Amino acid sequence: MSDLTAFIAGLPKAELHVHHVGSASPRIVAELAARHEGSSPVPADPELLTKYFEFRDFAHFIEIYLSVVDLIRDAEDVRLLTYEIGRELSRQRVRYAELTVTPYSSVRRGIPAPAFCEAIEDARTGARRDFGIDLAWCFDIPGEAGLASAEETLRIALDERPEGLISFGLGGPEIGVPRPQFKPYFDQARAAGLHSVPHAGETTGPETIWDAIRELGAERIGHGIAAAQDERLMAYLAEHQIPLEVCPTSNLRTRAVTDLAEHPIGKLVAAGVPVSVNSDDPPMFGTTLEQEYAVAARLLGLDSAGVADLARNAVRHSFRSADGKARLLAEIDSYAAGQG
Ligand SMILES: O=c1[nH]cnc2c1ncn2[C@@H]1O[C@H](CO)[C@@H](O)[C@H]1O
Repeated sequence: MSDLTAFIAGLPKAELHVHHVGSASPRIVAELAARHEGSSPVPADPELLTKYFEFRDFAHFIEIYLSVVDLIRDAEDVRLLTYEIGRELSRQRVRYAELTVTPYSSVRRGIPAPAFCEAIEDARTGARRDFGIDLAWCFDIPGEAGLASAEETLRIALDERPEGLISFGLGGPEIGVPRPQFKPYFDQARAAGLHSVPHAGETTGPETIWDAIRELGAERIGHGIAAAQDERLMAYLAEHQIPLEVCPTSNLRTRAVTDLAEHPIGKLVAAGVPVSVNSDDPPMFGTTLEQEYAVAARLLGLDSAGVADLARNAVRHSFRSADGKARLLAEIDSYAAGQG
């Protein structure tokens, strides 16, 4: 292990962009597949699963993603998945994670919304107790499912209002799914006190990010790497301190970028755009948050002090309470000082 790898492994971290089902590790998938044996195309064997997670393009990724979603069939699956994600994140010294959860997919599959929310809340409590990690929820609209899914996601968010819910998002494909149509749902979610965190500029250009800001009131942008194509937008993000949740390996694996060396994170940082580094769907992309920090360190030429700053960015950009932020920042400071 290099010094920097060891430093990253021990560094207390916050994760701001990680999808719920997309975090199902081979171990969790095998457990879920075993619970519903013989009725899913998702292989339980880790080697076959690695092959299954090779994506031709973004559309293929979404197709595979939804086949894993289909493994989540009852409230106990939801609880197990969520609790185990807490365990695996805490092993990487993640202290706080905002998990993007798509209740619409599970409710449509027959899990009642109250049971779904109870299951994630039960896992949140258990993960805090057993692993010392704080989880929070971003409920996202699966864009490909259209306005009906927006309506339903909003209804679940407002009617159930689980304690860990802090933000409202929009995921899935961007091509053919214009952001402005979701404005009324974001307006209502924001009026109810939820933060606005749509995906934008992952698979389409800067205009989608402008739409997310102007129409959806985005306070942070999921991915947002297309901002690098627009100087005015980068200046705007810097001036208004609208952070991007950057997930480098995800962009490579869905073929949003052809080569990590061409990833725009360096250009964004140089323009003063606030960024954090995140893992998106780590097992599906063959990565971990620790590896994403290592990739970012390489692309940005960071030493351990620079990596600690990246971890501080994630805390500062998070929607955690001021108290919780201060505690985690202090933990990072004391870790960095002890290693220095
Ligand atoms: O990188 C990503 N971009 C967009 N959506 C994603 C990504 N990873 C997982 N999802 C998930 O895809 C589902 C279908 O819309 C949603 O559940 C969304 O959260």
